[in-house]
Amino acid sequence: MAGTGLLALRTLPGPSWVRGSGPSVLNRLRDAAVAIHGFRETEKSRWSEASRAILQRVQAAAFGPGQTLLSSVHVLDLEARGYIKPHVDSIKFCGATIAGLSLLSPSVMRLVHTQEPGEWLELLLEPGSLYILRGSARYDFSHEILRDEESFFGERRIPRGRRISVICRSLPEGMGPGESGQPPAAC
Ligand SMILES: O=C(O)CCC(=O)C(=O)O
Ligand SMILES: [Fe+2]
Repeated sequence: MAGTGLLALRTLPGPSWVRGSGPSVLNRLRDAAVAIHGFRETEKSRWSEASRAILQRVQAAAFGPGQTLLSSVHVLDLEARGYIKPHVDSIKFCGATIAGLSLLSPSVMRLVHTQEPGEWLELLLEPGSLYILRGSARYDFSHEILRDEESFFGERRIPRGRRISVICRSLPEGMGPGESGQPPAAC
């Protein structure tokens, strides 16, 4: 995403941040009660024009023309000591594609096959990079962001600082955009 003017990714006033350690109120996006440590997060649907241009590039790169996106974009701010434990995003609330733009600190995302734990891979998420989870990576592998003490990419130490991710998700098949904002009563 070089040359996209990422510094322009500024948000307009909107919903307030949810801050915490442990399960998040945005956990409807993830299966199980996923522990995230040292974070704040929010969902945003209003962006500046410059930010919208960046998000449109992300969406053009990651999503097919037939895919509808969740109406809000998820912004997750992990402090230097923050981390995300392994999980698979909820199939009830999130469709076939998850695309995340990483900002500020580099980090390592580990994917582990949910049935074959010996099958795993790690992604080095450089600031300004975009990862796309779809197909088997989306459904058959858990993903996590390693804590600073475990943050290695192969032999290479990747010291963790504050990291912000901007995550776009498609809607589950058959769910209309109007239904995307509210979790069903069961959740
Ligand atoms: O920060 C990221 O890039 C991933 C966040 C994540 O896995 C989630 O919110 O479910
Ligand atoms: Fe996730």
